[in-house]
Amino acid sequence: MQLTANIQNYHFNHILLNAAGVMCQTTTELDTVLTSKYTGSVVTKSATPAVRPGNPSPRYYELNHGLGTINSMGLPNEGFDYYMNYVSAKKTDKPIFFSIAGLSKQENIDMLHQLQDADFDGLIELNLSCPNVPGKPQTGYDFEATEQILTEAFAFFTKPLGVKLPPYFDIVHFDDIAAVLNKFPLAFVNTINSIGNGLVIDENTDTVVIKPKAGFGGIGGTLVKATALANVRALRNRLNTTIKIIGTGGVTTGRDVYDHILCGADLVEVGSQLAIEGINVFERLETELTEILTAKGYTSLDDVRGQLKVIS
Ligand SMILES: O=C(O)c1[nH]c(=O)[nH]c(=O)c1I
Repeated sequence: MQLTANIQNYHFNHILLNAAGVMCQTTTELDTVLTSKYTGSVVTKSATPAVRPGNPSPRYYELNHGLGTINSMGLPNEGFDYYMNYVSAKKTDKPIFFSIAGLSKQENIDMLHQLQDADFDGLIELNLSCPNVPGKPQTGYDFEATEQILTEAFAFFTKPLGVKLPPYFDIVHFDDIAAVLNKFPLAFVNTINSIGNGLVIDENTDTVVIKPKAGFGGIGGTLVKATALANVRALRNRLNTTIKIIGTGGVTTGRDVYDHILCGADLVEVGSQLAIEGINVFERLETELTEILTAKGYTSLDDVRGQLKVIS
């Protein structure tokens, strides 16, 4: 079974990897994902220039019955240099994604300059969608700000750059963000990030389940699958074919991976279910995906990618 994908001249022998933020904050976690037989890559926790402790706990919660997760981590990370050291020293034949999430346009531009000048040979994911830094908007919902930062970035940045987007919920917004992104030589678009600012209640105490922002946090897992598939499909149908798609959101079974591929995803990321189930989730998902492909008589993901049918 051919379960491979390409982004520019980076080849992936498996299409699964972690979603930024999950099992990727420390070198130990990064190595666990990177060395798995069932992943094609790893993405770092989104980095800021300085080390950040993030929001006060409790800041993460798993809903009952595997429905998903809510988090307001608040961008905790070991700092840009830590991840630069990791990717620079790493000996691997798998491509690596370096995620950045500066707290200002200038912080992002500064980190991109450092990445441009470094001997890091991998892909860079500009996170435009963190919903959990108090007072900071999700840049991806500001089309002018998104165009501005990409204009400034592509004035000097020549390495493979992609963006991590928040979910959109209006057809006009799919049109608007795609019109902005199609102006730039992006290597990929990763959609979706968590659905921002959801609210989960503990029924035993009538209390919110996370402390930051009075309980408001990003929603992930099964609950977001329909929105994730819609964003993958809508952007695949609108973006230049040179811009590849990483599908993220709602993946808990091999069928969910298959559905992301049907909608046009080239790679598929696992966040909440990786946090819930652990590293073995990748073997289970690949096994389940292979069973589905075999049952349908396919020998390659290329037979499936983007082939979602509509009712004519
Ligand atoms: O709270 C976080 O650290 C976080 N949480 C998310 O759900 N998405 C993000 O992009 C980030 I940067």
